Amino acid sequence: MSAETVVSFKDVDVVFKEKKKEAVHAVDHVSLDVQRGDIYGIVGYSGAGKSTLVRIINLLQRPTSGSVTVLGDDMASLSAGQLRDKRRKIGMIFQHFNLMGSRTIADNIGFPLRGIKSKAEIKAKVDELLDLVGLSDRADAYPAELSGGQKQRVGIARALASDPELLISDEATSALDPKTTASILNLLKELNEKLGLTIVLITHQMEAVKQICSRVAVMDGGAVIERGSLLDIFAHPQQQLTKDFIDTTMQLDATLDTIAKQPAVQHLSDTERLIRLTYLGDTTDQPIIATLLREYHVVANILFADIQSLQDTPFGNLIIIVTGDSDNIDAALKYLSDSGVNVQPVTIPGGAK
Ligand SMILES: Nc1ncnc2c1ncn2[C@@H]1O[C@H](COP(=O)(O)OP(=O)(O)OP(=O)(O)O)[C@@H](O)[C@H]1O
Repeated sequence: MSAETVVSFKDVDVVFKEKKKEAVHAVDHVSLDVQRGDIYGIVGYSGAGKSTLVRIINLLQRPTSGSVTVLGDDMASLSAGQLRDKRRKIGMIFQHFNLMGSRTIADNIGFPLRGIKSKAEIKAKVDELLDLVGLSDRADAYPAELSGGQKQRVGIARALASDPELLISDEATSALDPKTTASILNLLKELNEKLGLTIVLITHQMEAVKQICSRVAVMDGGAVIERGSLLDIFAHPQQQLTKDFIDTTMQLDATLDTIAKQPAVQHLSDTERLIRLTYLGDTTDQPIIATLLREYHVVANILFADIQSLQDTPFGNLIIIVTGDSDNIDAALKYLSDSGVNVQPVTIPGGAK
């Protein structure tokens, strides 16, 4: 483990066994390292084991087997007092904010510091945190008076009260609308850059991962089935589930439905193929479509085009109909592949090949 590793799971297993019920293998032999400064996305559908996995970090959940090391210490080896101190280094934010309704925003934020710091110190820290999350004018309001996005800002400020080195975000944007989600994710990114805060972000929304994460792990059935840098995962997804998650970020299902209705797609001839192209980075600058015509004598008709930005790198998606002789199409698609473009035939359910 390098000095910069903040969290290290080693072959962690969690099995829930309740009387008369079948055992649930909630976390299945997970080994995973989070480095300082990472925003590490853990994505998976409901029940994949994400919450159980992150609860192991602060030992709210003890692993059945395996170990977790946080900021240099094996969590299982800590005394009760050491565990309490360690937990102060780990902030947490949740989907439903978990604020105390009968206390003001300032009191909610300062709550973790009660009994540890003086009143004056707590006030100074709370003011600093309110400023950091953009809520300086709401110190005396109550949670019920705030919007969902504002409540989550309070949750973030409270999580930062004890100057944690790691922030765990458990579906923190899942109850928010897309615009508010984007503003909360921007805030997390800002805190990551400004404070050097390491973040583990668990979510079922690949869109959230796409916006701010540097690394991604995909979980299914308790296991991590794929992992890598954000760019690697988007450029070369291996597992079908990962591909499905990526497709959600461009509403591909809806796009394919629309495309399927087009007469040109419903009646593809033998000289036409429906193809999806994805590419990352510099490939965008190459005159690919023009080269197809000039060098391979095939025509590309673009039905759908989408370019997104992943960590300032363009990520392009095209759906095209390629028309030409079969051999020429094969050669053209090989040229695309060799140029770093990911080429996949598109199947329209009940429709064209
Ligand atoms: N305390 C528990 N006792 C028994 N089974 C549990 C317990 N906690 C979680 N599970 C089971 O473990 C599996 C993983 O749950 P977990 O909450 O970690 O998944 P998740 O990916 O976080 O999903 P969600 O977003 O819905 O919480 C599920 O089958 C769940 O029912």
